[in-house]
Amino acid sequence: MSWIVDARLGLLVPVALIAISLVRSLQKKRADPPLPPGPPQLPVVGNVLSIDSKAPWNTYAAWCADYGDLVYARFFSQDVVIINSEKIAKDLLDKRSNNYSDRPFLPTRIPFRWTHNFAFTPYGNEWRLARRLFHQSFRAEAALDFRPMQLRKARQLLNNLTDTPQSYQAHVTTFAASVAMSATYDYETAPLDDPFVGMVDRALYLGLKFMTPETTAILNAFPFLLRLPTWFPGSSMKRNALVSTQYVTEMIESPLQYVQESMASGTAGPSLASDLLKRKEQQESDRLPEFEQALRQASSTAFVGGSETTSSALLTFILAMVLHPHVQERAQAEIDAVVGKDRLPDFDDQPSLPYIEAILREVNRWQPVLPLGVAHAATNSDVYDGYYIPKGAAVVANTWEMSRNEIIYPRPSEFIPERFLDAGGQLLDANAPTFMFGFGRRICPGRYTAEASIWAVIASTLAVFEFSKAKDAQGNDIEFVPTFTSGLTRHPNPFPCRVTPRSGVNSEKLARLMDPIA
Ligand code: HEM
Repeated sequence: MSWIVDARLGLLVPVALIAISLVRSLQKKRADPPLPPGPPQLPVVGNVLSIDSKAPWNTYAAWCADYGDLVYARFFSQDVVIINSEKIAKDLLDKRSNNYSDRPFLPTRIPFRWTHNFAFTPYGNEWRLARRLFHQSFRAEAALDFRPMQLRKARQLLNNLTDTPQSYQAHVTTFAASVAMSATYDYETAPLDDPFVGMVDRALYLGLKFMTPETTAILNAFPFLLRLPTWFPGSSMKRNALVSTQYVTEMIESPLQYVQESMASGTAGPSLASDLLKRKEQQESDRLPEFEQALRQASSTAFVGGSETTSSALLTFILAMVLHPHVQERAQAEIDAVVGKDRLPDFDDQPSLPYIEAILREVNRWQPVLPLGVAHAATNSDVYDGYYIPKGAAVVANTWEMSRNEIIYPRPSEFIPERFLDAGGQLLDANAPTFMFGFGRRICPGRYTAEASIWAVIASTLAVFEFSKAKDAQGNDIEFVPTFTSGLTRHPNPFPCRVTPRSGVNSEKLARLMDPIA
């Protein structure tokens, strides 16, 4: 809690703890139907203290082993139901989606101006309109229009990797940001220090820091922390909220202004924002305010939702190639056999490259980018399999545990694309993972664009580069144990990696290969 309260505020907390404890002790335990089984709770804090804050999915996995696929926990006053199996996730979040499409209350959403992001908007008409506007550009058929741009960006990535291979992480981040900015605003990002990307980074950094489940649980329990005036000693919360509001406003308005200016000068290409700005002109005046709000939500969520997630998956791909040279060799042999060496793969080749597809699936499964998805919430109380799910409970689909299902994915911690292929090397449909994109009415609406981006990078980079372990001064491989970031999204921390041209590929050849599209 030290990042929220200083020593003086610490005096207020025990008072609040005692008050909550009294209220809790007056509340009756449910007997029939019972809550799902779960770990024993401490007074007031519930299970918060037993969570591994760096990797909560590990705590949930341990609870799953002890209590089963549906677990009940409590973080302060927040009921939490953790779903550890895909079947239960589908039963509740897909089949009963009218009851499980809300989001848990986020105390920082309004003060930090995270109302712009419809991923956190409560279920209702406001969310529905923003999602509908978003969907029109990112649904499966519409997302096909992004593909030439995605290939072009993947080829820019090849150039960047050729010039400064050691900056592979920055290049991958630039690729993901650049696809998102192009699809949303038809804006070409600068390879380094792009002003709009900087605005998003600033807003995201501050916002996500205060949107973690732990902070949320504390603020839900002690909402007064958000109301303390800025002059109150130790109150950083309100000041951070003001700065966040300023950053978020800048992040939303500046790119929209860019699109408006491009439209006025006749230089705007197709994009989500230009399409919505045109449609705004046709709205009745009484609907204009809600359309304006949805337009801002749809466009800013596209960038925020699309860049960090995609770059995380791509870093996992590079890590997998460095650690598994035999997978890389098999993929390159497939590309050489199907595409040849005189051109780069494009989306027409996709159906003929099952091993590349299997790598894409395994990247998504092996290290899920959102190990706990984004929590849903129960609109009303419900009963499932004899267990009571309280109204307002946060419902967490434990994607991590689903990715570790040994029956569907034997040896789950290993990277084995072959698990998705039959004996003849053709793709199996039965075990294709989809859980990493979430469930029900909230399922990731950017998934078609995300998968196309990841495919474009896998196929393009493997056609011309080799990823391998970096060498030390003596020319020996630098061995390492991969580590990962933690938070809402997760990706590998920087690791020593060498990106070298495949034999027969030099800069002239690369320039020739890229010519038709560049
Ligand atoms: C590897 C890439 C990606 C992964 C793993 C991923 C995963 C997810 C997950 C797990 C959710 C929450 C679903 C739920 O609540 O059940 C989500 C929501 C969302 N994603 Fe993605 N995503 C990815 C890429 C993208 C991209 C590229 C975009 C935009 C173009 C995007 C836009 C969104 C939006 C707008 C939501 C909020 C949906 C809502 O609340 O209605 N995502 N994503």
